[in-house]
Amino acid sequence: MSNSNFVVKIHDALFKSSLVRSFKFVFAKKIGHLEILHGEKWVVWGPSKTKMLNILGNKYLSVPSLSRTYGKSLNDGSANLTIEQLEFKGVIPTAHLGARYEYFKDSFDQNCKKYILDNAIGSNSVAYDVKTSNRKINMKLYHYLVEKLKLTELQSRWTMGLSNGQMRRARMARSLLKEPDLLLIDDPFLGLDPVTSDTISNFLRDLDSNNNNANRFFTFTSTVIGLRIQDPIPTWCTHICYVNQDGVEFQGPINNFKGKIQEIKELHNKQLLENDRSVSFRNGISAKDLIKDHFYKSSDHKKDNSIRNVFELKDVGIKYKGEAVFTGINWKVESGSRWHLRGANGTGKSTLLALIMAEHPQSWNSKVLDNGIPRKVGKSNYFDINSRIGFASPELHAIVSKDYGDKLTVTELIATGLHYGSPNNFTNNLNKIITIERSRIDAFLKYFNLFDMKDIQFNKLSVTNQKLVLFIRSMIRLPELLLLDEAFSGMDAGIIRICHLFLKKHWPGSIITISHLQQETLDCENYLQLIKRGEYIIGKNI
Ligand SMILES: Nc1ncnc2c1ncn2[C@@H]1O[C@H](COP(=O)(O)OP(=O)(O)OP(=O)(O)O)[C@@H](O)[C@H]1O
Repeated sequence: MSNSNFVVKIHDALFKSSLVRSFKFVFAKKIGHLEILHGEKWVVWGPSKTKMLNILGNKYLSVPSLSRTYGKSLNDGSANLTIEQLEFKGVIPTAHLGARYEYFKDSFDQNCKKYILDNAIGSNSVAYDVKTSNRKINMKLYHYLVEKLKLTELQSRWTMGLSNGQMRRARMARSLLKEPDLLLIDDPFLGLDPVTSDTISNFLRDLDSNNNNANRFFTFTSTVIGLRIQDPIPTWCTHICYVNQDGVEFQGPINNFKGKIQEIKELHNKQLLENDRSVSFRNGISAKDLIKDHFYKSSDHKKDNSIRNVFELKDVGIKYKGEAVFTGINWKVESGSRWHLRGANGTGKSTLLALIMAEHPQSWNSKVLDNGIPRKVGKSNYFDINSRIGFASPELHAIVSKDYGDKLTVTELIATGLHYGSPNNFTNNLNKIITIERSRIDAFLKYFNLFDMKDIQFNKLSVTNQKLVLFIRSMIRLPELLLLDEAFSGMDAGIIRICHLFLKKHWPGSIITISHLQQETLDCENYLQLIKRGEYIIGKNI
């Protein structure tokens, strides 16, 4: 049965990224029949959700060619249906990690309003528009989006300076301003604090309500979100499409599948618990062997019984143009301690990590002590500070995907983590590393089930595996301090569990982790919660 009110229709279709014969189909199994109608709200759920969103978003070729068709736009009834597809794999890629915090902006930077309007042509490095495109912009809609997505106060901010959560909201506004007929968002709640997550969920729920209103000033129709098995499915989703490695397993009105959804969740939780048993020994590799050369395991360190602070902050603050992000922070991180750095989007968590890594211009300050030694220009240097630190974050992920992910294989990328003192250095050094380091890389790859993919280019991996590679890269020097900024967001639950158990049971070093979702948060004894400006709490998790 078919409906003329459809946005996209798929019938007996296979998909490919190229028509070249040797290219495999995206899913081995044909998609029988799937139809998304205007106004419906779908969740694409399961391990292959991203591939399915790409199919809906016209990123793959359909075989036969007419097995996927798009309907008419509700905007003007024309055949030019507009699709906007958003994925939050990373933030805006910058030239290097510290670029966000620099006073002299990257040449591509622009303010948040200009970014959302997205109609300037030419250079973004000047404050005025060289030329604007003739795309008609619905300013009433602009104001609606800015208010609903809580961007009002951020309009004049430089885009590059926006926090992850702020940037995600800005990207959503930019897409919606184009009044798409089909909005596809992969992991819409990734990296959002609980309050912002609710705001976005309610916003997506209400996207259509405006259409029933006599004063309607925009037309959006269908929304499709991609979620992992562990994510709660919003109650406003009207339809579900469950996709596993082979393809679509079931799809249709969500109420028809309540039992199946529950069954899949229960099986998934059972499989997670099975991982717990294998954490000490996986694929022939013992977890203890992976970290045996860590400094904290050495006799030198064991002899020195005095507990050292990996770093300490004494009354530290960061300000932009006189406006404080945070002030008066006093914080000691002892060797081997684990910290969850908490706080709503924009409270300064990433900025605090940038300060520890000396990426922030305001971090050259004797109120910051590394291993008890006050940091001073001329006395401390960036490379020595970072030689003790391992780091993974969405910014780093964005830089790698854009500039190195097509050039470096998994092994090569992990090896770049062995460069002395710079998380930013991605020069291929595989030929220069010593045998013991090479064996360590192989052992990590085996332990984390990536050995078969060791020679594949980074960008060819799934998001989960890309994150896993960056996580291994952060540990490969066996650093004293691991900074894991949303390092597990977007990963499948099974892999997160293995990483967490490894850290919890075996990693000897200090850890500071940032994450908003409970299932992505490593169990830590301590937390530092940023509230706003001068307010923060340090406490113990019971
Ligand atoms: N160059 C800058 N100028 C002005 N404000 C800035 C600049 N860089 C960052 N900010 C602001 O500093 C605040 C802290 O940003 P930060 O990225 O540290 O937040 P966060 O707590 O990590 O947020 P999220 O949870 O969204 O990742 C934000 O409000 C951000 O907009």
